[in-house]
Amino acid sequence: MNSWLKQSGAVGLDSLELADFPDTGRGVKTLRPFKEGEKILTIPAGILWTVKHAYADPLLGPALRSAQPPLSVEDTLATYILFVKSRESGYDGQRSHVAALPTSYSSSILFAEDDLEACVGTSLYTITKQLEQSIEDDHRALVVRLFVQHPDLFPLDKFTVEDYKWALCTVWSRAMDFVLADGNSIRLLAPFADMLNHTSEVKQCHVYDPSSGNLSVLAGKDYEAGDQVFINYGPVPNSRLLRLYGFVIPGNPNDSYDLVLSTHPQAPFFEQKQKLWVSAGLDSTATIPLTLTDPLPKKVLRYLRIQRLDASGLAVIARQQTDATDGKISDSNEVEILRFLVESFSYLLDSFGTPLEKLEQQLAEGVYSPGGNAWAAAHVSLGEQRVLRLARKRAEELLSAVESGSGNVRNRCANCGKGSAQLSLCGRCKAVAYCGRACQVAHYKQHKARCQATASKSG
Ligand SMILES: C[S@@+](CC[C@H](N)C(=O)[O-])C[C@H]1O[C@@H](n2cnc3c(N)ncnc32)[C@H](O)[C@@H]1O
Repeated sequence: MNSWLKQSGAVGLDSLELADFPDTGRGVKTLRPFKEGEKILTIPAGILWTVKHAYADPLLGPALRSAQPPLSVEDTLATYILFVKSRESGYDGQRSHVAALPTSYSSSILFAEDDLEACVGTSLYTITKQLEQSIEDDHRALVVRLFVQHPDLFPLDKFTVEDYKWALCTVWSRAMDFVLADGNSIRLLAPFADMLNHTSEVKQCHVYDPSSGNLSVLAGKDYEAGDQVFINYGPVPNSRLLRLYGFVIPGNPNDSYDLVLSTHPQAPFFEQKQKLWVSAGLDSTATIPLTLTDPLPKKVLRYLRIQRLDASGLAVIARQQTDATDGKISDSNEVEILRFLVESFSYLLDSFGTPLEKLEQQLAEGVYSPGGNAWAAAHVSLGEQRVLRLARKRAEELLSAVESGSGNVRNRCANCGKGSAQLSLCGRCKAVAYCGRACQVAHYKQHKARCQATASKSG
């Protein structure tokens, strides 16, 4: 591969070599010192794997153009790589790159069910299951739309669903994405630069020059000869790292939980609410990342404040400015959304296969073999549970602040909101009251998790 790279105009290879490192596996070692900011490597435009190059290929291009609708960027790159891999002659340089790629990956989509079990309840588990299905479907569609149409270019025994998964994992774990000044983006694979491992100790130091089309890597810090050179893949949570790159960072500060909020279009006042969501930078279905540093983002509260508005609330909002939902709309609306959040977070936490403390204990006791698939999946579960615990704590704090500021909630029915002299407290947690048995029964499903948590806290 190196002689092809040099002949094609790559710069910097004489100071670098591939080497194995204990924590990251194969990576790039520098043979001389570099100062932070110095250019280490340039891979010229002509040998990058891009959609444009796939379409410019004299054999592959016409076939790609015949596929309607056109392939996605990901499928184009995956097909391009498999196409080159399948060639028995020609494409020597590119084939030398493909030959240097890993033969197998450890993305969660390739996990055995037993390994994936360690992250039941996480977004990774759900997305991995969905992906397993959609990859099969996408592959079937590619066979029909493209592969069987050009059997001379795409021999089916080299374009199996297993080959397709391998090619997707190659793209996910090695492609670089850049947003250009015109707002468009480019996804590319750069031979040799794709051997650089990730660390959060450097800032982003891989650069795409739109005028030359070259990809360069700068030193993200000072290096001594013999050091591993790193780039930064971005502030990626473990769930994404494991799905796309097949590794995790224990105690990853970027861990997050993607909270999905949605409302049925037939819900009351949907159209009016839709307008309010849009003016708040949201939509009727919103996926909002909860993070360790911001476990309960304002957007979550804004979404729910709007979702729970009744006719009178909507009338009030209509008279106010557009950012009216940025703060509390009314005590009852705020209490309702915060209770919903506390209960929802408890419900989500209950759906994790192994609770946080037990998982921490299992990891400390070495139940999962370190570095293995189940171990990595367990770390994803830890991260998401930590975020959800923080989010629930924040919602509980906000709830008690509103409740203490708005009078005793035990003076109002937790289900219908009516104040009445004849309320009876929930016999178990004694934290909420009901105007009658019907309201208590109706509210039970929503109240159950909080009831258990409150009752166990008060002993
Ligand atoms: C762009 S490639 C880097 C080269 C790769 N190590 C190889 O041998 O081909 C990305 C892959 O490297 C590995 N990797 C990168 N950074 C890592 C890290 N900090 N810890 C563990 N593995 C890492 C993961 O397998 C990831 O999917």
